[in-house]
Parts: sequence; structure tokens; C-alpha cells
Amino acid sequence: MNINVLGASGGLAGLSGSTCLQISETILIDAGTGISQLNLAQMQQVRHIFLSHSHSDHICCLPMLLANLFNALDPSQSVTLYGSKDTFAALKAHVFNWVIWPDMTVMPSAEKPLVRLQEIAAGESVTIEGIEIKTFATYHTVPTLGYAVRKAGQLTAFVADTGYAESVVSALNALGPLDAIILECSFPNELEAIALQSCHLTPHLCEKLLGGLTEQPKRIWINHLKPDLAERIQPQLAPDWQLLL
Ligand SMILES: Nc1ncnc2c1ncn2[C@@H]1O[C@@H]2COP(=O)(O)O[C@H]2[C@H]1O
Repeated sequence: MNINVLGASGGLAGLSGSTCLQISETILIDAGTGISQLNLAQMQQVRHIFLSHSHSDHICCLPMLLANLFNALDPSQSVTLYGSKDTFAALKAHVFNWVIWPDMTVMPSAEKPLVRLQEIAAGESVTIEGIEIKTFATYHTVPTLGYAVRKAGQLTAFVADTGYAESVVSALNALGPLDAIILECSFPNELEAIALQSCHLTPHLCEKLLGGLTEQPKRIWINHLKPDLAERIQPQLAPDWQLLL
């Protein structure tokens, strides 16, 4: 895969950290604990961070990553966060509120801040360094964006956190044929009730979602297993699905 998976766990004690995908030296999707696989110099290369949603396992390392950039960047440089209006509202209210962390969108000055927020809505796309990143809405307990990454001629859909919904199937079909899909599977089949409540997938629900696709992705990568349930989920995954660890 031409995406470097730094973290793919749905929690803290997985084999890898929580969600963080490195799309290029300067571009990340999400900022979970997986980011700690990067060394300081690699972190200081980051200029673009696409956020799927506001949940802690996807944003918990964002404040400390930004702190590593604060003294490294000169005033003409900044880091752009891309995400939905809802994700930014949650970050402003609950993270960058001067209690949990300083508001780096106004530091060192409001005119030339370290962090710039670029709202992005489902269906919109951004192209950076020739890499096209297109958003789509998933179905989760908070508004969540998936990201379809077109890099070096390959289209990979990172579905982010989602439950089963026809709207997600339609959004994926609208992207066109996928070279790869990165699909979450947080709970085992026997915990479908919790999966439905918390808007996540089980192996059965992954099958249902994949079954709705007009064309099967060439590669199916499964991620976001809850660490305490991983051993129960793994035997339930189809043999041709690959596990991202
Ligand atoms: N009823 C519920 N609604 C939302 N989250 C729940 C619920 N029950 C358990 N959870 C857990 O809380 C977690 C919050 O982050 P996640 O969405 O990754 O996964 C969620 C579930 O593991």
C-alpha cells in the first residue's frame, strides 16, 4: 500500500497505536497514538492533517504533535487542519480551550497562527502535492468524514469510524472502482447490539457493506479492532481480508 499506516488500532493496547495514516511526508490522516512511530524530525515535516472526527482515539496526539512544530516553523509557515465544521467546533470547545491545551489557531498571533483550520464538507476534495483527497460522510455517533486518497494512480478509501448505512454504501460507490478500502471492524459478531448502538461494524456488517459495492475493491484492509476484542474478531474475518496492525 502506498499509504504508511502508523496506527490502525481501535484503542490503546493494540499491536499498533490508534488511528494515524501517513499519506506523504507532509500529510497525515488523523492523529491517534500511532503518530508516536514518527521521530521528531519526521513530525516536524507535517503540514497537513485531515481529521475524520473528534473522538479521542483519532485526535489525542494532535496537541503534542503541534507543540513539536511550534518552535520548528518560521512565522511564514503553518500547519493546516482539514475537517468538518463539527469536528472543529468540538476541538475548539474541548481541546484548544486554554484548559486542556492552548488555542494554537491564534498562536503565536491570530494573524499568523501555527494552525489554520480548513473546513471541508462531504463530497469536497483537496489536492496537495499531486495527491487528491476526497471526503465522504460515514455513519457514526458524531459527524465523521472518510477520505478517499488518489495517489500514484491508486485509489484507496479510508472509511474511518462507521456503522452500516445505505448512505455509506452509496458514498463509496460514488467514488468509482477502488484499488483498496480500509474498513473498520470494531466488534465481533456476537456484540452486534453494541456495534449498532455505537455505530461501528462487525465482520457480518462489513460483509453487508462490502456486498453493497458495485465493484469489489482489489484489496480489503480491516482496521480499528478494539484491542480487548481483537482475538474474538480475527477468526470471524473473511480469508481474503487483510488485517492492518
Ligand atoms: N452506546 C454507546 N455509544 C457510543 N459508544 C459506546 C457505546 N457503548 C460503548 N461505547 C464505546 O465507546 C467508544 C467511543 O469511541 P469509539 O466510537 O471508537 O467506540 C466506542 C465504543 O467502544
